[in-house]
Amino acid sequence: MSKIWLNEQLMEQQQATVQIEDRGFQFGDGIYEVIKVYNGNLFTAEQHIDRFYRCADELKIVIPYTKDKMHQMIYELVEENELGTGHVYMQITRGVAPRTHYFPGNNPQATFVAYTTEGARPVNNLKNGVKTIFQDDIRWLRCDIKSLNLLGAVLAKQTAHEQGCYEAVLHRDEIVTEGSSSNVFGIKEGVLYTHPINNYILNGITRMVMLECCREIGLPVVEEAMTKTQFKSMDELFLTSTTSEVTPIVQIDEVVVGEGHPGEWTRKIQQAFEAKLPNMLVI
Ligand SMILES: Cc1ncc(COP(=O)(O)O)c(CN[C@@H]2CONC2=O)c1O
Repeated sequence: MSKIWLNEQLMEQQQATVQIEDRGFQFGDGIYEVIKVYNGNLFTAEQHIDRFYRCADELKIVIPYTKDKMHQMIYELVEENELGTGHVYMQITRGVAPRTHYFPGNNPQATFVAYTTEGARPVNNLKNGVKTIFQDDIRWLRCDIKSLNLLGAVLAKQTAHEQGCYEAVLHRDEIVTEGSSSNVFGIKEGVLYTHPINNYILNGITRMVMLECCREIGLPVVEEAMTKTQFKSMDELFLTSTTSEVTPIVQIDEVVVGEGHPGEWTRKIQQAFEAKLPNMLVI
């Protein structure tokens, strides 16, 4: 059985208990990260841990470990569970206190949980692309914080799932922001477009790595939001996330993208991205 971290205790998952007045459980008062592991190697762990601490600061949640200790705990978990390829899920909440909306006065110890999940790379999606639908972006206005408050994303993703689609592409008043759990990108006449970094989207780690790939392959980037109409008229579309890597989008609502299969630039980005993965066999 694989182990999990509950605070500073490494234990069997079935031994772990969460208090009913944990503020993560009652308010979603916490943050999370998902870190990919390839062949036992953490990928971009530093960047994920940096974002974890930044988001905790934004919410005034005190993480009781240094970044180095956090990295060591995540590394130890991967080793203990002999994780090959998959991911680490980690979260921290404001801790346990009698239920009040305002922060508990006694500064309870934050509740930290981390566990691993085995999972192969999404090779079929990477190769063939995925279908997506538009959905209103009904989330709060601090989407730059990777909060446990995910209902807006959950409802959008559920609608996509019910329609046999992989992702919901969110928009506010016709301006495309991001996917329910991904960043989205369009390529038109050899230029890549994507929503700029601000409070309306999460600054994805995969987005950062992918933009480095664009620089390497000479693809110009314009960080400018697309309208829904522009998004539908792109030559190529794709999304990025820790678990999705660089996944082509071949359909948005009823519109088939390009010729209905992943585009040339997307393939070049995938190849450049894959070259960065720790000792991976190229698929
Ligand atoms: C709203 C949102 N935007 C963008 C991203 C992409 O960010 P990363 O490139 O840093 O992953 C995510 C990732 N969500 C994680 C990734 O996998 N599963 C999740 O819930 C996300 O939830």
